[in-house]
Amino acid sequence: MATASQSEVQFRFVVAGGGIAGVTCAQQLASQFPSLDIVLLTAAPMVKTVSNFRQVSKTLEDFEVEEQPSSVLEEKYPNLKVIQSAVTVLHAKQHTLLTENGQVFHYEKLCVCTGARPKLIIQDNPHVLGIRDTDSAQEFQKRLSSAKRIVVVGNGGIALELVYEVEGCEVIWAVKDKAIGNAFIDAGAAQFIIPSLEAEKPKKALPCKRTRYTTDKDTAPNTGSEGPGSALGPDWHESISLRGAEQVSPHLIALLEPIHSVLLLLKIAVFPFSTGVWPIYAQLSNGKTYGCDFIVSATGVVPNTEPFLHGNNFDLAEDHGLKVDEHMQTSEPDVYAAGDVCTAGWEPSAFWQQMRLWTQARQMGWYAARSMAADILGEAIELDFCFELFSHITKFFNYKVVLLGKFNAQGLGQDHELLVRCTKGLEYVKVVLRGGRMMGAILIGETDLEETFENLILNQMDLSPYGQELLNPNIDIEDYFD
Ligand SMILES: Cc1cc2nc3c(=O)[nH]c(=O)nc-3n(C[C@H](O)[C@H](O)[C@H](O)COP(=O)(O)OP(=O)(O)OC[C@H]3O[C@@H](n4cnc5c(N)ncnc54)[C@H](O)[C@@H]3O)c2cc1C
Ligand SMILES: NC(=O)C1=CN([C@@H]2O[C@H](COP(=O)(O)OP(=O)(O)OC[C@H]3O[C@@H](n4cnc5c(N)ncnc54)[C@H](OP(=O)(O)O)[C@@H]3O)[C@@H](O)[C@H]2O)C=CC1
Repeated sequence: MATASQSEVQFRFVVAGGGIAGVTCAQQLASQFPSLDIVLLTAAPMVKTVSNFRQVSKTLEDFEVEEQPSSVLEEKYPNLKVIQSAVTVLHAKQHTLLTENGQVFHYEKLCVCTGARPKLIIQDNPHVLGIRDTDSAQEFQKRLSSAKRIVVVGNGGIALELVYEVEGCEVIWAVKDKAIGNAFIDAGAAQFIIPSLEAEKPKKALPCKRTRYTTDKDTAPNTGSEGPGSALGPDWHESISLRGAEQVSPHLIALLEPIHSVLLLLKIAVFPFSTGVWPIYAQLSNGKTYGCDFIVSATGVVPNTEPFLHGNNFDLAEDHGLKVDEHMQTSEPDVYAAGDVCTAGWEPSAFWQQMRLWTQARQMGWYAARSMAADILGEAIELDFCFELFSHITKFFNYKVVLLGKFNAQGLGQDHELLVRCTKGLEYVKVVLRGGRMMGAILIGETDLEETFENLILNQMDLSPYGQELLNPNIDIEDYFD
């Protein structure tokens, strides 16, 4: 590091954002260049670290995530300096960044990993909440504890988790699609998991290979002003109580809750000022108006790009993400981006699509660091293998869910056929085929099929001779294709 002036410091590598993408990128750079100082600028006092990483199969990953004070990272990587101060301005041409505390950083290579924030249906309304980081989850928990009815809008990951996890409170679930969970599963899978909403929840979670999330907020240094934190992730709700105000005796709770209603939503109009007994009312396209304590807007995310745009020339994607090429490079020289803030702008493999997920944030952060290093060292680098096949392991309604490739026949139009095997309450297996070759799959329950199906998608074997037998439960498909 060389000091250029009293308040301007110079680094070869600067990473902005202390979530999974930024931390992974900074760690990789710090390991690869032990003699260089790497700086990680972040808005929040806590950073996200990956631990116990395990490559389950060629593309499926398993790891734990911890939210920790930045000092933990600095102890592990002596050449990594974490500075808690949000980036406020970027001058890409001059290769300089300005942070909230007035410091100017000159970089040779920058990686922007500033994540995303909830895309709320209504901005700046105290009764419309988004859930993103530890603080917003705690605010949600606090408000829920005295709530009798909430409206959840959206049909993706957060909504799927909330309608299942919330207890002691009536939940009106407003979706604009014909089936629940459209961002992750199909209508058949939705039918399969819906009975779990009414069923009594198991006391103990089903065993499931997936990412664990822990937070250690109590150990965070108290720095006063806290910027936006990193996104929550798997199991974020397990460490907090998601119980509403109806704290009655257990058998009464069973009778009262959860009265989950799924409504088709084409339009939502919210009356910002209460005229009745509820603080807010949501008018849905079924013509009915529902009063509630608050609305959770679980309606996707918007990339956090603002501090970087003014005065620069970034190509932005339709979803407002920083467009990156196959080296995670943006349209501004020497500026890379990874994780939720970016949008993949390269021609993707036939079995991969971007979804703003924890696993992709880690993969992109790691690969961006590799690309930055390759550029400095004058080496060639090819798109990493992890971008060959989309794979995601998660849990919905307490079922293990594995999504592979074009699991919802994304982009295949009519040119595909589906094979489905379903055993009520046990498993749901759907395979997407095109021209007899596997393009994607949804596996719900303990199917143990993920590795075999991953191979069948990657090797594009002609499966037409097997027809329906492919999903015959009496055939040990794993042995068959190994
Ligand atoms: C409730 C919830 C549940 C989820 N569950 C899952 C799941 O089960 N599985 C899964 O794969 N994914 C899940 N996700 C998605 C996953 O958490 C995100 O895709 C992932 O964490 C994105 O990582 P990131 O590093 O790109 O961004 P973030 O984690 O958002 O980190 C961004 C970082 O940038 C910092 N920052 C912001 N602005 C600035 C600035 N101007 N200057 C400096 N720093 C800045 C922030 O402080 C933060 O540290 C979930 C998300 C939510 C909200
Ligand atoms: N287990 C997991 O893997 C989890 C992952 N996540 C991730 O966290 C992030 C945030 O989650 P979430 O907010 O649920 O986002 P998602 O992108 O998962 O889902 C957003 C949902 O909201 C719908 N929607 C968007 N705009 C509106 C609107 N105006 N009115 C009604 N519905 C609307 C979308 O429908 P349409 O697509 O038709 O626009 C979609 O169904 C995502 O990146 C998600 O992938 C979150 C929780 C769990």
